[in-house]
Amino acid sequence: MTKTKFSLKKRLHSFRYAFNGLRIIWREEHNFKVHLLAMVLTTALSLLLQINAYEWLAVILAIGFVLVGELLNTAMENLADFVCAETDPRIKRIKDLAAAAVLLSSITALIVGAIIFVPKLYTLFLRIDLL
Ligand SMILES: Nc1ncnc2c1ncn2[C@@H]1O[C@H](COP(=O)(O)OP(=O)(O)OP(=O)(O)O)[C@@H](O)[C@H]1O
Repeated sequence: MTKTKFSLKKRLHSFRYAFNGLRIIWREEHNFKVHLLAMVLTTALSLLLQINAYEWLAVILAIGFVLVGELLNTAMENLADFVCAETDPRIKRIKDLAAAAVLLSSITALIVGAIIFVPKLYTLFLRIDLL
């Protein structure tokens, strides 16, 4: 690997490219918007139920995990479409594997959410005599 001099300008450009990636996924991926909505609702519920610092850590990591999964899946789909515009079973495998990654990250986030929120919601509903 060739060594290049550190350049603050280049580092700042990297940020610009990364924000461009966020702009692309926001504009083009409906799934990303659904996940962002889930993130807003989860944050609102977390504030409402006053979860503790460790629970916040778990919630933030779970949300980040899903959003990063969605971004990598989209990058993979774009790359697959660029490499092969035709229908091909190998592209199907790649896209299905990437989609499985998003599914697993979402299931993980759901389990984290259930562990944190279900007991608190149960207690809350008991207190206001709904159960
Ligand atoms: N070029 C291809 N060759 C074979 N199968 C494909 C190809 N493109 C897509 N598929 C199959 O169709 C499925 C859906 O593909 P698509 O690119 O529409 O992904 P998607 O997950 O529905 O998109 P999005 O994430 O944008 O909602 C893939 O998971 C794959 O099984």
